[in-house]
Amino acid sequence: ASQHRLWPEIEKTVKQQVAMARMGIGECGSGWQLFAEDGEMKMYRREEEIDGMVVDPLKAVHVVKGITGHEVCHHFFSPQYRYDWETTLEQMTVLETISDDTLLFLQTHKRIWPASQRDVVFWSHIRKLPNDQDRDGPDIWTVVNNSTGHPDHPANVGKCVRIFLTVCLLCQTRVNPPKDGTPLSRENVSCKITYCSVVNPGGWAPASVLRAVYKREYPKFLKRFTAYVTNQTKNKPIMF
Ligand SMILES: CC(C)(C)c1cc(CCc2ccccn2)cc(-c2ccc(S(=O)(=O)CCO)cc2)c1
Repeated sequence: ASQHRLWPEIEKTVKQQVAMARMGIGECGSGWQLFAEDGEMKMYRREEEIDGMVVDPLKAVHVVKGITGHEVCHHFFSPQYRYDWETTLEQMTVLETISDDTLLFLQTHKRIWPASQRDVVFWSHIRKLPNDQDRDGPDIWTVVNNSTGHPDHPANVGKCVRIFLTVCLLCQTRVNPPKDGTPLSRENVSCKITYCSVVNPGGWAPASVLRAVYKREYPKFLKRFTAYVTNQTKNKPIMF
C-alpha cells in the first residue's frame, strides 16, 4: 500500500487523528459540551460551522466490558458486518482494495427527513499501534475513515448530496488478569473506546435540524455498534 497515491494522505491523517483522539477532552481545546451520557458513554460536541454549514466535531468516550480493541476495530473496519450495525446504510460498495488494511468505500445512506439522500466516498484504514504508555500492555487499535474524491464518482452529480467526513475510532484494551491464575476470560478484558468524528453533511440543511439529528443519531450509533460487537464475540475466543 505504501506506493499507492493515497498513502501519504493516509499516513498524515492517521497520525493526526490518533494524536487528537488520545488527548483528553480538556486538552482538546475549549468549547466541548457534554450532550449525551449513558452509563460509561460520554458524548461531547463543539458547535462549529463552515460556510454556514453545521460541522459540529464530536468526541465520544466509552468503556465496554468483555471485548477488546482489536475486536471493536475489526467489526468497524470490515465491510461484511456493516449492514448489521450501520442502520442508516442503504448501499455500500468497496471501490478499491488498496491493501488488506486499507479499503476505498462508496456508501449511500437512507434519506432522513427532511434532508435529501446522502452519499460518501472515503478511504478506511485499520492499524495496530504500539502502546507507548504501557510497554507490556496490550496494543492500541484504530480505524480512520476519511473522505476522498474518486474519478468515477464525482460529488453531487446524481440524486445524492455528498457528505464529507473524518472519523477516528481509537480502542485501548485493558486486561485484569484473574487472581487465581485461571485462564483469561472475557470477564478479565474491557475496551476504552474514543470515537471522534467531523461530518460535513454537504448541501443545505437547517442547522437546527442537523443538530437534532446528530444529537439523536450518535448516541444510538455507539450503543448499537458496541452491543453488536459484544453479541458477535461473546462465544468466540478473545481476539487481542
Ligand atoms: C449523523 C450524521 C452526522 C448526520 C451523519 C449523516 C449521514 C448521512 C445519513 C444520515 C444518517 C443519520 C441522519 C441523517 N442522515 C452519515 C453519517 C456517517 C456516515 C458514515 C460514517 S463512517 O464512520 O464511515 C461508518 C461507516 O458507515 C459515519 C457517519 C453521519
